[in-house]
Amino acid sequence: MTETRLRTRIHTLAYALCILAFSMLAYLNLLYGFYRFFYAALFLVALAAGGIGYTLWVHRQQLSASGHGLILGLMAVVVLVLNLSNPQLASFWIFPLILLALLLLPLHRGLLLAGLLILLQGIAMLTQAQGLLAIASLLSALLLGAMAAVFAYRYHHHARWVGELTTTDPVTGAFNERYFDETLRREISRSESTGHPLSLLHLAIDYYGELEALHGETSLHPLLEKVSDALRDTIRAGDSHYHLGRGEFLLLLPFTPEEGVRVIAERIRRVVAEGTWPIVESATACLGGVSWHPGDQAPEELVASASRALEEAQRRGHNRVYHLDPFTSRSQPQADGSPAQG
Ligand SMILES: Nc1nc2c(ncn2[C@@H]2O[C@H](COP(=O)(O)OP(=O)(O)OP(=O)(O)O)[C@@H](O)[C@H]2O)c(=O)[nH]1
Repeated sequence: MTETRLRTRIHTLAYALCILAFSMLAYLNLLYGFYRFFYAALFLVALAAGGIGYTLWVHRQQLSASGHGLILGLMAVVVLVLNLSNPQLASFWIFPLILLALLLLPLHRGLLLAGLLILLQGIAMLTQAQGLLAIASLLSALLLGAMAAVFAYRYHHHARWVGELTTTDPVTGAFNERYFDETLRREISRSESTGHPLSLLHLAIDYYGELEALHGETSLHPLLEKVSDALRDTIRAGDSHYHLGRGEFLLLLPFTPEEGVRVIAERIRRVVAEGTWPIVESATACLGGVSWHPGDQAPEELVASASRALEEAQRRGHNRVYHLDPFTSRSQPQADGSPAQG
């Protein structure tokens, strides 16, 4: 089940439980003739029912949907007003709201609202000189709030961790190949609409196969991690890097023309060549670069072209940068079949 679906279900269930709780309160208050409380409970049932409708309506953006905050705010006002008039009857009406706040809202906003509710209810009860009742009810609310907060905290972090796992390579902390495909498509359509060029670099650590044979695959993880850190520190905000395995990385550089990709590729080559690295002490890398401009055809060939540029750089030796214009070289092949000079 996707995260969005799970959240939609949890939100719907939370509102449904609220409807059940406030319907029972409405029934009891009707039975004992507390008509103001009966109507207030009915109003809360209607708000919770509206919450279910809203949940289903915004099913794709549950966490960013601001309507839940509004619905909860209205409910909180009703419950606090009831507490001001008769704290004995209304003190526990706050409990479903605390649960709703922590289940429906983003963690920090849920905690804030739940804390605010408990505080305001405490003040309302103390102004009614309900000292003992206030303490008992606040302690119960705090206990419930703490339990719900622990659940919400764990859920929030688990969801973030799972989200990171689907986009990030655990060895290097760089993004993974699957996420690259997604980002490339997004960046290409952004380039098409803004008219800005987009460049791609394919980097391979020189002699990585030999290093792997010598040290073993897992022993080289610290090297990959440090190279990934160095790439992250070298590229600018908005650029991103992806680990492909076998000591290879892709770097996606939006808003970067051909002259620019040459500059950054050369800078990265120097960073690797001049750095001190775990396991191997010194290392070098080859980089192949390509640029894509809006109006160029076949953007999906960008990745294959970057790999061809890398192969050309490697063919010329190690510690090299080579830039390929995929569209020029395809339409005007050189006499010997080799691509244009980078
Ligand atoms: N995408 C990307 N391009 C870079 C980066 N560094 C340099 N470039 C490209 O290379 C060009 C020249 O960069 P620099 O030599 O650093 O000169 P600069 O005037 O300081 O570059 P900016 O102020 O970053 O535009 C830039 O305009 C970019 O196109 C980088 O980290 N990422």
